[in-house]
Amino acid sequence: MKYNDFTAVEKVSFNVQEHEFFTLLGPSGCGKSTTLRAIAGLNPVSEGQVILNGEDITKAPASNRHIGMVFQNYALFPNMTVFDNIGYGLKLAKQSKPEIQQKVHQVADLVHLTSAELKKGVAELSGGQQQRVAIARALAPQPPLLLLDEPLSNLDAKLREQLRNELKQLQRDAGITMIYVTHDQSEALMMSDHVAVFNIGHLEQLGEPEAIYKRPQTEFVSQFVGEANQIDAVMSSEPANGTHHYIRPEKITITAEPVSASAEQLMVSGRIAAANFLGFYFSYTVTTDYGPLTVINKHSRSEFKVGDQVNLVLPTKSILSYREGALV
Ligand SMILES: Nc1ncnc2c1ncn2[C@@H]1O[C@H](COP(=O)(O)OP(=O)(O)OP(=O)(O)O)[C@@H](O)[C@H]1O
Repeated sequence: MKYNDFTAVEKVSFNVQEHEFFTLLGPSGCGKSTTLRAIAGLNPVSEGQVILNGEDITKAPASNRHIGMVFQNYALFPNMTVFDNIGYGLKLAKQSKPEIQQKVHQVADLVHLTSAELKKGVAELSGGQQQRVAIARALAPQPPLLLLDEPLSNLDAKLREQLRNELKQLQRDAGITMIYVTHDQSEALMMSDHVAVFNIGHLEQLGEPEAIYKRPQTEFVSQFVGEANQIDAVMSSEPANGTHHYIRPEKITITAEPVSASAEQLMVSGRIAAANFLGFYFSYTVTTDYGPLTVINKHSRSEFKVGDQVNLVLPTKSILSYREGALV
């Protein structure tokens, strides 16, 4: 997919199953929105096809695709009531008044909007309520597919979490097929059946959230999804030969006791440089001879304070190694 001469997305291919929650995840500018807009028919596809339920819709105008879309900025009609916003597509499709009444109330229920809220102007609603209206409006015509482009990113953290759960619940209960765009890896891992990780216009890895996190197939994915300590220096005193090694912070054990490492372990000693309380776990930054390492410890009380001498145990089976970017 191109913008003039610039190729924004190249050789990307994926299948989305009916009733699944499918996420396009990647950093800003990697081509997620371009791909989503191509599915919706809002961007042309220079090469390749878009197939919906076995039908090639690559050349079909957006209005004929019957695909629902929810944007980051909601794109609601500010001068209309909530009811009229939600019923807009139904009215355009010339559905009868009783039919519109029934469908608007049905989707309003799904997204937890009350009858009182349906009578309000959209400007009178909070950000979270407006986003519910945008989702209800997209759902009202019962599209076979709903596309969502960073729909929660304008909301505060608490509301975002609440709406994440509601959206996931809605998708499961109503069996809606959703393609969701986000740059937030925890959102992607939590909500999705499958995740497609994008990087600069191409697909790095496609898989179930657990596989993406536990077995990142590329160096990019290992760093973009979750945290990873680069431990090249721990692994070898030789100059790097293009192979890079990583370990997740939660795989490292931290102790003040002396440790004798087994053949399946590496031992590194260091000093606590920072101890951050993160709600239900602690994240420590440990200064070592090989550079700083981040360690996560799931204790609710800090066992260590800044300056403490500690020993770190790294199980070798948890080390992820990449040569020229690919898992070895
Ligand atoms: N209308 C446009 N004209 C020209 N280039 C564009 C246009 N829209 C996007 N691009 C370029 O295409 C590439 C992919 O953009 P896209 O919006 O798809 O990325 P994204 O992954 O959705 O990013 P973000 O999370 O920031 O929205 C970027 O390099 C961007 O600069």
